[in-house]
Amino acid sequence: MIQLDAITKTFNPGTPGEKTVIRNLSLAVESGDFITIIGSNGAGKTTLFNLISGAVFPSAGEIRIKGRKVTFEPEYRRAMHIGRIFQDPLAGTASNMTIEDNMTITAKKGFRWPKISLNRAMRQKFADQVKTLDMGLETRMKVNVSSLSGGQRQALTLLMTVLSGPDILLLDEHTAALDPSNAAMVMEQTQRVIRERSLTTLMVTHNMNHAIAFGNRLIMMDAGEIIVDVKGAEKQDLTREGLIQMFADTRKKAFENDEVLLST
Ligand SMILES: Nc1ncnc2c1ncn2[C@@H]1O[C@H](COP(=O)(O)OP(=O)(O)OP(=O)(O)O)[C@@H](O)[C@H]1O
Repeated sequence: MIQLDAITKTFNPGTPGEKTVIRNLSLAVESGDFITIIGSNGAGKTTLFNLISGAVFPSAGEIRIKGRKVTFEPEYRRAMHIGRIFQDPLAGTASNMTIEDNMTITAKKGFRWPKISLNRAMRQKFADQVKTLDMGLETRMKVNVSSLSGGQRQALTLLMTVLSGPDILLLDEHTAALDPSNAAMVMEQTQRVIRERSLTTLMVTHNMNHAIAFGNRLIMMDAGEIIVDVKGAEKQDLTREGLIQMFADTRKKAFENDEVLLST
C-alpha cells in the first residue's frame, strides 16, 4: 500500500541550519496494516507523516502509494487516498459552523456528491452518519462545533475524515490532548472505523500502552531511523520494559522521552 525506499530528508541543505531528520529509511506498509509508531523526541515521526502525505518532499529516495510513484506529487493530489488527523481537537473541524455544515464541507471535499445542496435527505444522511458515533450528537446537528468537548470534536473529525473515503489513515497523536476517558472513547471509535472500512493505518503515539495494545505492527523511531519493527506474535508478547530494553540494546543508551515513559 505504501512503499518508502531509502528515504532521506534534510532540512535547510547547504546552510548553517542544515539538519538531516530522516536517514535512509525504508518501510513497506501492507494493505490493512495498523502500525503504531513511537519514539524519542525529534525522532522524525511527524516528518515521516509529512513525507507520506506530500507536505514535504524527500531529499533522496522514492515513495509509492498503491504502486504509483508519488515521491514529488503535491499533497492535494494524494489527499483522496490519505486522511490525516492531528493532535489538536480544534484542527479538524470549523468551530463557528454547525455539525451539519461541517459535514457538508466534508461531503464536498470527498467529491462524492459534487453538486451537493443541503436538502432534507442530505440532512438525514448526515444525522445517520453522526449517529454511528453513538454520542447523541445527531440531535445537535445545528449547534456550533465550538460547543462540543475535545473528545466529541475529535470523534467528529475522525468520522468526517473517513467519510471522504481515504484508504490510508495517518493519526498524529490524535488522542494526546484528550483526558484518559475521552482518549479511550476516541480510540474505540478509531478501531471501529479502521475495521469497518478496512483502512491501512499509521498511528504516532506517545502512549506506550497504546502503541503496544493497538495495531498489528509497532515501529520505534530514533534520530530519523526505524530501530525496532515488531509484528504478529512478537508484538503481542511485547511489554513496556521489553520495548525500552530493545531501544537500549540497539542504541547502547537509555530511552529518553518523558512523555512516553510517564504515559499510563
Ligand atoms: N521544516 C523544518 N525545518 C527544519 N527542521 C525541521 C522542520 N520540521 C521538523 N524539523 C526538525 O526535525 C526534527 C524531527 O521533527 P519531527 O517533528 O518529525 O519529530 P517527532 O518525532 O514528531 O518529534 P516529537 O515526538 O517531539 O513530536 C526536529 O528536530 C525538528 O525540529
